[in-house]
Amino acid sequence: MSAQRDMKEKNPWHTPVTIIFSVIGVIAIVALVTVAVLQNRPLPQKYKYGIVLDAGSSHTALYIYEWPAEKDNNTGRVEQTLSCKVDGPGISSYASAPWKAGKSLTKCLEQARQKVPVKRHSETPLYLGATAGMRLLNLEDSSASTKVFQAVEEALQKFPFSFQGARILSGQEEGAFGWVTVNYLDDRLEQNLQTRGALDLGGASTQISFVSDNFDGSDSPDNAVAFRLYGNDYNLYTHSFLCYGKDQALRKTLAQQTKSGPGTILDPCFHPGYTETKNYSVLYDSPCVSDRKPQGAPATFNHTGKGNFSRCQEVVKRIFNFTECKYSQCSFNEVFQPRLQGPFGAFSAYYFVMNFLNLTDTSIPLEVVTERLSRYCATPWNQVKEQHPGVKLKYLAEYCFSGTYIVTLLTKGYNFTSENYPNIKFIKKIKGSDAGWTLGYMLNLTNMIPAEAPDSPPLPYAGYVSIVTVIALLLFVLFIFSLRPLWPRCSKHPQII
Ligand SMILES: Nc1nc2c(ncn2[C@@H]2O[C@H](COP(=O)(O)OP(=O)(O)OP(=O)(O)O)[C@@H](O)[C@H]2O)c(=O)[nH]1
Ligand SMILES: [Ca+2]
Repeated sequence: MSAQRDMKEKNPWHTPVTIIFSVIGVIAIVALVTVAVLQNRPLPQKYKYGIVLDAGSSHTALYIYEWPAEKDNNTGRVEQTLSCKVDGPGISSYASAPWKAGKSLTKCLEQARQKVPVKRHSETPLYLGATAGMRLLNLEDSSASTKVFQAVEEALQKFPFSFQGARILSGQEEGAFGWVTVNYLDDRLEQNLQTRGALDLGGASTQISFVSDNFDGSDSPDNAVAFRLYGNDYNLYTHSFLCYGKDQALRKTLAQQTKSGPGTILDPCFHPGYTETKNYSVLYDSPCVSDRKPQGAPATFNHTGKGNFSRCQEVVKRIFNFTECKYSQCSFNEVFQPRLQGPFGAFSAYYFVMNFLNLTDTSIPLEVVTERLSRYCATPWNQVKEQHPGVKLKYLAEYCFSGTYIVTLLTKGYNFTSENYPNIKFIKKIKGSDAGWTLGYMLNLTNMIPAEAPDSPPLPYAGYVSIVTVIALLLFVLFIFSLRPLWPRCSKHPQII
């Protein structure tokens, strides 16, 4: 017993100096690791915001985007946090009462005022971009278009955001920014992955944009948009077909059938049993068809459905010109188009229509798509209405035409075949943000996509913390070993002094 007590008394670990050193050592290491972790811990997120109004031909929508305040430059970080559909038609429909165009926007802007924190209001950029509806109004009556913009600007300036202007986007911009949106949200740009082409079907125009190896812009400079994003160069092919959005295409198809101004048209693109009296002046009230207005036609015509897909496709085909092409290859209307390449994302009306028809799954062969469309178009109008009681009648009446138009545009217009049709994905949103030109437009105007790849820290955060912890532990072990001379000399058989 006394021997054991002796050993205890002589144990140098129990001397005050070593105890103090050890405690200080442990505290220092804990402090080192804590400071390293705290200093580099991601801070509680603060967000910045941007607002874009998409003033389309059929309606206006407001989108709010948010991104972490500290890191503007990272891809995939800007997200849509609110979308608001403006009540009523597109701003171009207010040509005769422009103030109403401004007023129509206020409800969604009020929502934006609530959504964006007050202290961020004045620094939040607000953009309005108008597309094909205003392009057409501008062609038809440029002073009316100016007045609509004045009214809209006045309304937007009343809100506390940083208003950056309202303007008409060119067709190239609309196509190219749709492509940027899709590829940004898919993280394909920063990671330099194969890009996805963008197919946008609006009410008054439609866009196709993609990167193709055999396109450098020299064949057709008007269709070329060059981007340098994250250190990579892209030669984008893009084309916007004015008057080939689904509403204007429907007018063109009806105009094909009313050339002689008949009192009744038997339309294969509408369901059997559908019949409506329509005004010639309303049908031809668009620069897309106004020059074709039949002379001496009655005021109205009887629009009667016949429900026949293949005959509908024949009429739809007639709104395209496939005969002339001065380039190596064309889509239609003498427009150059390089060879289709890569996957495609098809959004807006492509999605609305194909989703309604249960045809968004592109593994369904094209032949089956046409079979199903044939069956759908042949369904009597009364039965269609019964099967879809909640659907707006205007939309419901047009799905047969719209589905036929989409299939015809894709296959006869853009030359998709049974082989590459499955490369198309019908999409509405990507990771919570709507597919469309607005996000790409904002990213471009706020310089949020850098031309060069941003420098990233050599180690990710988790790796950094692990390395600091391992080094600290090593230092601790070394420290303990440095105290070795003070260690008790233990042997298997302690000698009794
Ligand atoms: N079925 C259906 N159609 C819709 C819906 N929303 C819009 N549409 C129609 O789809 C077409 C395209 O809509 P958008 O993409 O909003 O077109 P837009 O932006 O107004 O027109 P552009 O200026 O040509 O781009 C129009 O004919 C709309 O009336 C919807 O929820 N369901
Ligand atoms: Ca649109």
